[in-house]
Parts: sequence; C-alpha cells; structure tokens
Amino acid sequence: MADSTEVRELVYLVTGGCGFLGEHVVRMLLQREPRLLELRVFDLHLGAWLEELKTGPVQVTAIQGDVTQAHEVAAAVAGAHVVIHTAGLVDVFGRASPETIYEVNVQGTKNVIEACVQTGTRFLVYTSSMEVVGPNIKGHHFYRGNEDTPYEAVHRHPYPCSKAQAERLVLEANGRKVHGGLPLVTCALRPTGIYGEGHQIMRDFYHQGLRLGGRLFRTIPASVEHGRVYVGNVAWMHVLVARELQQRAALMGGQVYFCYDQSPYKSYEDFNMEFLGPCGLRLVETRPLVPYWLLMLLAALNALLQWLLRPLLLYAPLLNPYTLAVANTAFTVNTDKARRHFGYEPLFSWEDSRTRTIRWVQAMEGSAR
Ligand SMILES: NC(=O)c1ccc[n+]([C@@H]2O[C@H](COP(=O)([O-])OP(=O)(O)OC[C@H]3O[C@@H](n4cnc5c(N)ncnc54)[C@H](O)[C@@H]3O)[C@@H](O)[C@H]2O)c1
Ligand SMILES: CC(C)[C@@H](O)CC[C@@H](C)[C@H]1CC[C@H]2[C@@H]3[C@H](O)C=C4C[C@@H](O)CC[C@]4(C)[C@H]3CC[C@]12C
Repeated sequence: MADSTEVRELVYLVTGGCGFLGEHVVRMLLQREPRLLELRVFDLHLGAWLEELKTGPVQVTAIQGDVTQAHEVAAAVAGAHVVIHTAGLVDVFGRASPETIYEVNVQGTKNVIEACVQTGTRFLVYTSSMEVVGPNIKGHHFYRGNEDTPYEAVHRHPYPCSKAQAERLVLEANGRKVHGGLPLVTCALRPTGIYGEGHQIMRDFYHQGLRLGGRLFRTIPASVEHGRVYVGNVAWMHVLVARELQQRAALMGGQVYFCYDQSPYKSYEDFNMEFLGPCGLRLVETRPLVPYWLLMLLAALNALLQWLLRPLLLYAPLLNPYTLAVANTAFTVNTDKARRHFGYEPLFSWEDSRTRTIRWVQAMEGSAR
C-alpha cells in the first residue's frame, strides 16, 4: 500500500473515464493513489459529476475527446506518467456497426499506444475483457479456468474480435522504446462480467422486470455459471496494477490478468437476482420456461427485426443470437495471478459488493416510481 505521506508528482490519464468502469477508476484513483498530482479524464462524453471532483488536492482535468482521433489522444497523453485505457464500445446488441466497433476499440487503442511512444509515457494499463478468451463460437465451457488454461479462443462477433486485437497490440507494444529511449511497460486486465453501481444492463433487466409486473422469466439453466466481478474491485485492480507496474516492470510487463473477487459462481440471471430480488423482482420457474430451440428462434427473429427496422429505428433487445450463446455457455475464472504478481486482494467483500449494488438498484427504484 502506498504511503499517504508520499509526494504528489504523478500525472495519470484515464480514457473512458466517464463510463461505468471508468468513473469508478477515477474515483478510486483520487481515494487511493497518494502520489497523484494531476488526473486527466478523457472521454467522448464528459459527465457533470466531474465538477465535484475538482475541489480536492489533485488537479482533475476533464478532456472531451475521441480515441479514434490520434492528435486528440496525443495531446491528452503528453506529459502523463501512466495511461489507463478503458475507453471502448461495449456493444453486443448491434447498436454500432462492426466498422465503428473496430475503429474505437482497435484503432483507438493503436492511437493510445502510439501516443505513449511519441510522447514518452512509459506505463500503459489496458482494460481488456474475458471475451478475449471466450465463450468461443463453438460454445466450449470455460469452467473456473485461469490465465494459463488452454482454450480455443475463436471469435466471430465484432466486439470480442476487437478486444482480442486491441489486447494483442497492447501486449506486443511492451518493451518498445518511447521518446527518451526508455521501454514502454504494458499489461492488460480481463474483467469477467462487471456489476455494480452504474451497470446499464442491470438497469435494463430491472426495468424489464418492472414492465412484466415484477417478474423475469428464466431463459438459461441455473447450472450455467457465468463469471461476475464487482466494479469497485475491478477499479481497485486497475489502480494497484498501475502502481505496481512501475515497480515490477520485468515481472508484470506484457502480462494479462483476469479480474476476480469473491462474487459467487451463478448463472447470469440467478446472479442478477441477488440484487433484483431484494428490490421486489422474481425470477419465474427454476427451469427455463421455453425450450432452447425456441429461444434460438426468438433470438434470430430479434436479429432479423433489428436488420429490417434499422433504416427507421434502433431495435436492440437483450436477446439476440450472440447474447443467448454467451449466456448459455459457462465461463468462470479461478485464479490468483494478480495476487501473486502484484499483491491484489479484493477491496470489497461479496457481502459489501452485494449491499452496495442493491442500494444502487433501490435508488433507481425510487426514481422509477
Ligand atoms: N462492462 C463489463 O462487463 C466489462 C467487462 C469486461 C471488460 N469491459 C471493458 O471495460 C471498458 C469499459 O467498459 P464499460 O462497461 O465501463 O463501458 P461504458 O460504455 O460504460 O464506458 C466506456 C466509455 O468509453 C467512452 N468512449 C466510447 N467511445 C469513445 C471514443 N471514441 N473516444 C473516447 N471515449 C469513448 C464512452 O463514452 C464511455 O464513457 C471497456 O473497454 C470494456 O470492453 C467491460
Ligand atoms: C436474454 C437472456 C438470454 C439473458 O440471459 C441474456 C444475458 C446477456 C445480455 C448477458 C449474458 C452474458 C453477458 C456478457 C458477459 O457478462 C461478459 C461481457 C464481456 C464484457 O467485455 C462486455 C459485456 C459482456 C459481453 C456481457 C454482455 C451481456 C451478456 C451477453
């Protein structure tokens, strides 16, 4: 743990700093990085909440910018000691085109890497994803695996493809000489399904349940466990890895780390009910109500409808062929690589993570009435 009497001398840049994860990373840095002199928050869409952060000892610089624009990225990176690159298009619902997803997630990451090299920034942490590994298009289960577990990572969907390409670029950039002649040190964090305050998909499930009279209908067998991790612990891992990367470059440079905590192994829908149940929703039936082939048909119909309606409106339901396949394929991690390499321990227990998330949904409930 850093000593709180340390000198404030470091400049950090967080791209995507106004997103679901990014906001938690920004707040965690301000709370737990005592060497922070300036925190630059770079995002396409800046949040009004940033203003409240400008009253503390750290200079918080809000930068409205686009990672696809190399010159905007270079301007934001110049002078930073550490870049935490979380910006990305997290789209598995067909909202954005494959080209746009590639432009943001891959080209945007290339721009961040080149900006580090050109301006002399030496430490780069990339927010990758479990989806870089799987579930793959063959529906192979990944059951409590780790960073070394053999698995055929075969993707066709634009999102996991873009994350895999971006992660590879970041890891390959490790060791490149930056302006000034010193090596760039990079690593990638792979969160599983992040949950917690601000999770848009949880919000969507909650509102769907309200529309259905307080009920959600099970579509996935309870036995298909899906990895989930609390956003506060993911944010903490980003802060810690960014600090330790500066001290342990030889060990951590070029490495990937799954993000994990004590969140229980459950199916995606059962896990959501840990928070939605205490807020009045009920998951109907202990087994899926409709056979899987019918779900696949409904998912395909949703995809067809999305394509037909696209010239008129955006139709992007939760159920589509990709989300159904992912939800129906077990993917959980069991690892301690982050603890072994940089002393990571979850900051929030499962009980605390659950309580904080329930309180957030309840606050939504108040606003939904
Ligand atoms: N949510 C999850 O379950 C999860 C799991 C694993 C990994 N991740 C990764 O974590 C990162 C953050 O995800 P999130 O869930 O917080 O998503 P999010 O959509 O809430 O946040 C992404 C942020 O990036 C910004 N952004 C998008 N395009 C940009 C651009 N062209 N230029 C600058 N900023 C841009 C958005 O405005 C947003 O604030 C992503 O890289 C995602 O792949 C998310
Ligand atoms: C409609 C039902 C089939 C319902 O159960 C669908 C759930 C579905 C929307 C989610 C199931 C698994 C989720 C993904 C997973 O948690 C990991 C992800 C990686 C991350 O980088 C981005 C988000 C996501 C792709 C996440 C998206 C929602 C699910 C597909």
